[in-house]
Amino acid sequence: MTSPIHVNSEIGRLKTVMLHRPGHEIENITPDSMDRLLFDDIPYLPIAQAEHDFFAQTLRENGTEVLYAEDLLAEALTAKKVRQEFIARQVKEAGFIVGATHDALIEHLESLEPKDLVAKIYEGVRREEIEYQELDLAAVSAESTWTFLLDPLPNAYFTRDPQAAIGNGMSVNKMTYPARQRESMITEYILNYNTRFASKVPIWRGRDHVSHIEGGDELVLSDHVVAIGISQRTSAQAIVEIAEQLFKGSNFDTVIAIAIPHNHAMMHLDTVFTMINYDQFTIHPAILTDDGQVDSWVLHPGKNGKITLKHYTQLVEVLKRALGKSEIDLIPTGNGDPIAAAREQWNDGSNTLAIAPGEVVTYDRNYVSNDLLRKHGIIVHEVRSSELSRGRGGPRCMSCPLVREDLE
Ligand SMILES: NC(=O)NCCC[C@H](N)C(=O)O
Repeated sequence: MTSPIHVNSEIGRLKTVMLHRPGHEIENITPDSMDRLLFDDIPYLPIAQAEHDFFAQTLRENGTEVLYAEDLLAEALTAKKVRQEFIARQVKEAGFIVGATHDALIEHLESLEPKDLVAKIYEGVRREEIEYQELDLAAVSAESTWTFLLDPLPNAYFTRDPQAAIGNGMSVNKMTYPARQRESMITEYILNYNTRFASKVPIWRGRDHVSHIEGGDELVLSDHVVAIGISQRTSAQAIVEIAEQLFKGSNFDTVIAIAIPHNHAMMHLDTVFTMINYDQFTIHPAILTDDGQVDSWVLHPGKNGKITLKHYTQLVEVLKRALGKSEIDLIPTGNGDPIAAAREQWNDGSNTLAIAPGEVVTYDRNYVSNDLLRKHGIIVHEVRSSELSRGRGGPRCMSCPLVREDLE
């Protein structure tokens, strides 16, 4: 069976991508909840949607088929039995296992048609929306002042993170923070029940794990090399687990684990480092020491299913060897100026989405980094970014490539 997933690089011409158009979940962020929901501000929804539509249109105009996760999920949930199972699991992962609130939530969600159900899963369910048949102590004594029983999923427009296409398979991710964990269940149902994907996609690692990993840390550098960030969101243990599966079941024979600072501004590898051409990368200078060093470990398959491991500190040398290049051009965010670099990295100036070798989509606000990319010969398509950037993710974070053309 041919897989509908085909991603053997970060830069091959982008043929199919999965997005999520931000919806009312964005309006369900409040000052009290934004920290927990991983936002630094509350985007203005109509503008965020217009910016997102512009992003999608930019991709279409450059030959990319745009699929929306919400449509794929609604289609996957056509059968009542699948819908019921999905609802039960969403409610359970939101913390309701038995009792009056559990029953009332299930009843409410089961009354919705697939499209409305999907919108509700993203936007969350408020306490006052559900009707109790009978009350129990947990329901009447609920101390919580928090309005939502089922939290909104405002980070869902960052479709990069809940999963990652690698080769012809997927990493379906156990995400780090509760605010995002239910997102990868959406991926699981799309892959299991949407006819475009069902039974056709190998899963390198599913979400039923203790250790966590997110797609922003997973970069497919070539048809046999993956780079993965050891970050706030991805643990070394998860990297070893996925490396074992890739080495066993695919052509990938090299995993480069790169250690980055564990903080909100640099939460994933792709917020500080992206591949944009055969031998060109963006990089936030703050992840390197003054002499260009960063801790990285190269993993290869060893004997008897074991993994071999070697430590390096010169990233350029590691990349040259893994990609068979004599030179690597690392293009610094904000042209290396400490103020411009910090400002533009905060607004995802390093987070470029390659749509072909040497051709990227970036946020318009990062003009210092964009000018520098052009000086290095890169074609840059700028997209609007005043509201989308408030969620701390850029064009790479907002896109999950499903098919890329192979490189020559
Ligand atoms: N790959 C990425 O860096 N994605 C950005 C995710 C931003 C979101 N607010 C989060 O904290 O998960």
